[in-house]
Amino acid sequence: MALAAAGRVLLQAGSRLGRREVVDGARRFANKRVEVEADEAAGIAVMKLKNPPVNSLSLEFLTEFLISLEKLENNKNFRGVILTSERPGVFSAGLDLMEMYGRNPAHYAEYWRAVQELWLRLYLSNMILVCAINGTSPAGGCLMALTCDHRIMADNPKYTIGLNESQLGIVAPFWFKDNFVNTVGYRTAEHALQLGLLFPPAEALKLGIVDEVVPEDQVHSKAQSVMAQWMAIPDHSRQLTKNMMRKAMADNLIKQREADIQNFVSFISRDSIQKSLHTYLEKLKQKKG
Ligand SMILES: CCCCCCCCCC/C=C/CC(=O)SCCNC(=O)CCNC(=O)[C@H](O)C(C)(C)COP(=O)(O)OP(=O)(O)OC[C@H]1O[C@@H](n2cnc3c(N)ncnc32)[C@H](O)[C@@H]1OP(=O)(O)O
Repeated sequence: MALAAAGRVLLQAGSRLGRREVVDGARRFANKRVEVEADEAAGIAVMKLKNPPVNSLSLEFLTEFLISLEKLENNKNFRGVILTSERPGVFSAGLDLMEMYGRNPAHYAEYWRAVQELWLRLYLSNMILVCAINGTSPAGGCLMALTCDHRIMADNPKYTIGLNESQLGIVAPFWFKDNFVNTVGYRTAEHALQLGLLFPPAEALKLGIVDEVVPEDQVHSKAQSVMAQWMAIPDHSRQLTKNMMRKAMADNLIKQREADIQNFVSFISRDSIQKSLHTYLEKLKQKKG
């Protein structure tokens, strides 16, 4: 119920944005920040993140992404989604720092609800989610990948993935942490989260953050072949199994969703946290100069 209500709010927000859908022969639809190549006959869609320059998860991006995902969820012909970046090199730079810096509490609350919604929708999706990680994927970008059923990363040592929040002076919330612990195990998570480590593909593979590392030009073909394997499993048994594995963790967030929003708002509003974000943003700018 809570999920459905939040979804409606996002859909309303989406229509307020007034984006015109572009339909190309019923096989492709796009809003400004997400491109969907939908092969209805095959039951597979490729969702490309397209929020330049670095696919940060801004409120507008989250809204558009959730609307696109809901369209696919509502069409029973779609059984699988491949998530990838339209801009190879960066899968996603994670949460948009500008949504968490210098805004007011109401904005922080609205933003955090949308971040929660993204995680819940992806984590509990009945569809098969395969992540084709064709670039760097820190923090919220890594979290998106962690919600998927299978992760394939491009073998480029320049790319990294992980939860680096502590390096920014912020803390990965409990549900980021739980998702990570369930993927890599407690000790690895404890170590990596405290240090805010980002891992190149080979290390990410060793730790189980990703399931496969393949040459960069094969990420998409690999994602398609993995998808074909998963599609061969009957939906009902796969979905019931997925739900059995994931429901408890998602319920844990659902039951304390409002408290989690309040925690986020009071944490992110602190002067000391705003100062840390300011310093980090300055560092990102200086890197350029
Ligand atoms: C106990 C209490 C518990 C309370 C719970 C509270 C919990 C709070 C937790 C909040 C969780 C946050 C999770 C996150 O996702 S935080 C975001 C983490 N992301 C990063 O650290 C990535 C930062 N970016 C980079 O490292 C690089 O940009 C890149 C992704 C490696 C790409 O490098 P590239 O050289 O291609 O590009 P630039 O660095 O030049 O960036 C281009 C412009 O984009 C801006 N940028 C980059 N990342 C972000 C971002 N995440 N949000 C907003 N904007 C971003 C960058 O500043 C450049 O802008 P400019 O052109 O205007 O200078």
